[in-house]
Order: sequence, then structure tokens, then C-alpha cells
Amino acid sequence: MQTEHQQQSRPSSPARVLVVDDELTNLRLMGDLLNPHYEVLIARSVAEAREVLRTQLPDILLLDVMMPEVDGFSFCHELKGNDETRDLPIIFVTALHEEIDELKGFRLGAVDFIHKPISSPILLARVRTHLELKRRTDMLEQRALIDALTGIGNRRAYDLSLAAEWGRLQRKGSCLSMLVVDIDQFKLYNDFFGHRQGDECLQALAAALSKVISRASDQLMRYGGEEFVFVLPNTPLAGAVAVAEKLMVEVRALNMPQSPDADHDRVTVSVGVACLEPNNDQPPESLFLLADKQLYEAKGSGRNRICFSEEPRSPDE
Ligand SMILES: Nc1nc2c(ncn2[C@@H]2O[C@H](COP(=O)(O)OP(=O)(O)OP(=O)(O)O)[C@@H](O)[C@H]2O)c(=O)[nH]1
Repeated sequence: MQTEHQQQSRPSSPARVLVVDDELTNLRLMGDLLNPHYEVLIARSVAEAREVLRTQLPDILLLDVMMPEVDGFSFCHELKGNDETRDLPIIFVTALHEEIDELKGFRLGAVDFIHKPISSPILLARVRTHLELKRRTDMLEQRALIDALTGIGNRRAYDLSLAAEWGRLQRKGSCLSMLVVDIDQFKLYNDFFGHRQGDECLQALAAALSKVISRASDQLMRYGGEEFVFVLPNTPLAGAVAVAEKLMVEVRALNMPQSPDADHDRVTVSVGVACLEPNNDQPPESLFLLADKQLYEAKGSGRNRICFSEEPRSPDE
């Protein structure tokens, strides 16, 4: 799962460092030191830093403490209270030398302290160390969201994606669609071909389903077992049904033999589709329940088909 900010960051490009200091000489010194290694963003005040953060999320922030108007401690507190900037590593660069100040910074969530006058090798070493830690943490967090078998998002990614989109689209007043896709008679497949080939079938299915993702905001995840979920923001029911039809074409194109005991001689899927305008009265899971109900209809009426609610409805209607 990625935020809009994170989608803008480029994994192969140099790390981005934001330096906030009201003294021009300090900014020049740090800029000259960091520029050969990183993309450096500069702000002379907290107001300027806020402006930068509106469009670009840096990988690390070097923050002066004593500045007019808003000081560095207050800004750190503000950033730690914001979902978008909570995980941004902050290093205070300050002339304050008291233990109590340093402790305050750590309590507010800073990762380190660098004292002025600045030692160039120490500044570079600390920035490098914290960027490496951040890179590893990000990598582990990303891995924790990936399903090991299929390489697509896992159940945790689904939970996070649905919760985030539910909140975002509620604020925008836009609709959210969901597809629940389940392989038909997969037990028979496993029984006939064996579990290992069952795993390969799941991998091939995930790859085929991935092909129908065309918008950056659409997400495909493995809900569990032989069940997959698409989360489609800003997509009305008709659009979601169109995506379901495309995925049926991709699954048919796989042309994978099914067990002779199954209803169809090729691997097929059933799909339940639902669409809702997220609101405060229902939990995000209500969308899944609607789509799952449609999946149940699809299974009950012969499998290998798409079922959808005629129009957005609340689950208790
Ligand atoms: N190979 C493999 N099989 C799995 C995995 N996860 C779930 N399954 C199998 O998927 C099968 C699901 O079976 P059921 O829930 O009975 O459903 P079904 O046979 O697909 O029947 P319908 O859903 O009614 O079409 C079970 O045999 C599970 O063991 C997996 O990671 N790998």
C-alpha cells in the first residue's frame, strides 16, 4: 500500500533530504555537504517546510530547533501527529547542548541529534546511517504486505487498502467498488493435480488477474486461500463489472485443465461485485459482505460467472 506522497518517490533515484534552518550559512554548509550524494530540499522556516511537504515527501529531515515563529520541537510534534509524515526520520541539528533538550527531542520522536558547530563527517555519517535504517524498515514493511506464494498484496495489504480508501473516498464523497474472485471447485483441482500444482495454479491466476489492473489506484490482493479481492476506488458499479468481464477473459485465456470431476473442463472463477459510497454509518467490511453475497449467488447459480448488486445498496436493504 502506498500513499499519494510515496507514489511520487522514485526508488532508484538518490535519497531526498529536507534541511530546515533559518540561518543561510547553515543551509549553505549542509547543502554543499549533502548535494553530491542526495537530492537536497531547503526551507528557511517551518512555513516553507510545510509548503515543501505539501508536494514532496523527503526520506529524512534535518531540523533546526531555535527558529522564529514555530520552533523545531513544535514542528517535530506536528509531523509525528500526521499520518503522511509520521514515519519521516527527523534529526535535530542544533546549538542546544543540554541533556534535557536532547531528551525532549527523542521523546518527540526524533531519531538523532547533531550539534552545532557542524562536523561534516559526523553529519554525513549520521544521515547515511539513518537513511539506510529507513530503507531497510521500508523494505520490511513492504514485504510484510506481500503474499509469499503469488507476489501480490496479502490480507494485511487488503485490510490497510480498504480502510484507507474507505476514509479517503468518504471525504471525497466518491464511490468504491470491490470484486471478490474465487476459483471454482479448487478442492477438486488440488485433489486431482496435487497441492504443488494447486500452488502453481494460484500463481498463474494471480498473474492473469494482475493484467486487468490499469489504474494506479486499483489494487489486487489475495484475500486468503483461493480467494482474491480487487479494490477499485472512484469506480461505479458498471466500471467494476467491466473489470470483472476483463478478468473472465484473462482466466479463460489461461486455458488451464481442471479435474475431470469438476463442472467445467478448464479452470474457472466466480466473481461477486459490489459498489458503495463509503459513509460513517457502515464499517468498510460492509462492502466486502455485499460483494461476498454476490459471489455466493454466482457459486449457487452454476459458477464461472459474475454476479453484482443492481445498484449501490446498504447491506441491510
Ligand atoms: N494448493 C493450494 N490450495 C489451497 C491454498 N489455499 C487454499 N487452498 C485449497 O482451496 C480449496 C478450497 O476448497 P473449497 O473451499 O471447498 O472450495 P472449492 O472447492 O473451490 O469450491 P467452490 O468455491 O464452491 O467452487 C481447499 O482444498 C484448500 O485446501 C493454497 O495456498 N494452495
